[in-house]
Amino acid sequence: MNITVIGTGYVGLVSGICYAELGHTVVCVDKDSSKITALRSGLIPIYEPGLEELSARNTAAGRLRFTGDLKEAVRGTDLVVIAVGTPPLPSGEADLSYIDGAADEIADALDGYAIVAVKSTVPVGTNERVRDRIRSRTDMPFDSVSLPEFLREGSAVRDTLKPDRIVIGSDSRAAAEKVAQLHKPLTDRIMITDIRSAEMLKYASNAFLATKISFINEIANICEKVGADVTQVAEGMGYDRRIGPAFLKAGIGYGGSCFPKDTRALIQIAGHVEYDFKLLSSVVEVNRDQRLRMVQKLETIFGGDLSGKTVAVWGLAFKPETDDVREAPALEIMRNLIARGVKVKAYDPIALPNFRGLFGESGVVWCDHAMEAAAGADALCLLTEWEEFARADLQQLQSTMKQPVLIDGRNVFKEEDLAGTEFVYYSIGRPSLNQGVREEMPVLQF
Ligand SMILES: NC(=O)c1ccc[n+]([C@@H]2O[C@H](COP(=O)([O-])OP(=O)(O)OC[C@H]3O[C@@H](n4cnc5c(N)ncnc54)[C@H](O)[C@@H]3O)[C@@H](O)[C@H]2O)c1
Ligand SMILES: O=c1ccn([C@@H]2O[C@H](COP(=O)(O)OP(=O)(O)O[C@H]3O[C@H](CO)[C@@H](O)[C@H](O)[C@H]3O)[C@@H](O)[C@H]2O)c(=O)[nH]1
Repeated sequence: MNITVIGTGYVGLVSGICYAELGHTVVCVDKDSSKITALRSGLIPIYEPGLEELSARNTAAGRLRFTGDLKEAVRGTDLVVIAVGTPPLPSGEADLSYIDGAADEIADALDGYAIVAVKSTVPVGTNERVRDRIRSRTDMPFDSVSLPEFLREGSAVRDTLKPDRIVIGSDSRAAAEKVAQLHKPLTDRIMITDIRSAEMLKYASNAFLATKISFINEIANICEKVGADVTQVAEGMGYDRRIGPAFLKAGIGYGGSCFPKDTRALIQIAGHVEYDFKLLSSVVEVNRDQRLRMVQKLETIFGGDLSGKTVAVWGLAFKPETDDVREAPALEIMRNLIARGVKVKAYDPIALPNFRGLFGESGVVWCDHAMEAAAGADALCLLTEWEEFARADLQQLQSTMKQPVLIDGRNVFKEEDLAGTEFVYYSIGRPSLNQGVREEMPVLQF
């Protein structure tokens, strides 16, 4: 099949390269010329394990190329995949201007029948809007397909080559079948739905996963007050097959380019049909508060006043194995610390340049090594569970810090790791591990 992918962000790049890996001829298009220049010289603009090798192999085999010329890329193609961004507007609604722009350009470029599939996460009704837009500009025949994407950053290649399911929403059985054939080598679990259900299913999946996270974070907050351990609670819950163990890791809340944006967009989608999605509004609120609990923990330790303190931050990416910092919890936590007069020293193994670009200078000391950030600090906040941090020498860490205060926002360390250290240690929902500042467990009233 000849495939044209519009947009070389995470979704466009990973799916384009993976379609080439399946033996198809793929052209990836982006209007950001710096990305195309980088891609043409073999550089992958995102940090995604395994992607560079895959891209190099398929480019060398002549199955994959990159261009800024959408018209040329669409000419003679069988399938056009739209994978442009749908970032949030200030209202929380998805900004569809990139989708509209791509639809118009595709319409003007079509020179024969093609299937137009939308992989971007879009509100219900958007595929119909794309279809109408294209139809209003061209007489060329085409079919519309909603093809929601479920990959996770950091494991995007694996998720794409071994997906849990493929969802295809279309009102053309023939087009749906062609797209199903394309994905057959990846999985047997291919579901064909109507267009609106496919669009809704994507938001519902992200909203449900975000709900699991906010749920376990609230359980963690209660665990801290009643003297229970959330990791044991989550493990025991996860053995129940109806619940499952995934997405029950308590921490500082979810971030990234999808959950924060898509939960807010779904609340707006519901609002447009006069439905108040109360549960999801609470999920969003809990997530916002969860980030700030890091700052509150520091305030508890330092008696309320943080001004003049030096706090080291380990981990800036919204999760490990990515350099993506969109909606990373570290952004809000660091802004709060700085507003309280804290001097912040920050380190991340991969995401620091991106984070620095987004955060601005703001008096942060950016560090090249984890121990350099910790040197002389009154406290250390661990915000991303990079493997490097789990392997850190806590004795060395203690000796390099001014005060051994460790707030573990991702529950990376275990009791045995802390043995023999003098850390004032707080994590999330594990009060029995708290060291240094002993809090009396409340007498429980019945
Ligand atoms: N990032 C993820 O992990 C992920 C996973 C599943 C779904 N999604 C969804 O997929 C969509 C894309 O997300 P992303 O993170 O890959 O996006 P991104 O913002 O990282 O990249 C989008 C790219 O599209 C390009 N673009 C925009 N308009 C264009 C046009 N008319 N022609 C050519 N290029 C154009 C931009 O220059 C940019 O490089 C979003 O709707 C997102 O919600 C993202
Ligand atoms: O138990 C958990 C699991 C995740 N997280 C946090 O949740 C966020 C999102 O994590 P993850 O889902 O692994 O990353 P994404 O790459 O954002 O992927 C999500 O968003 C994508 C974009 O829509 C979807 O395609 C994926 O299916 C969906 O998992 C991160 O901040 C994680 O730290 C937790 O706090 N606890």
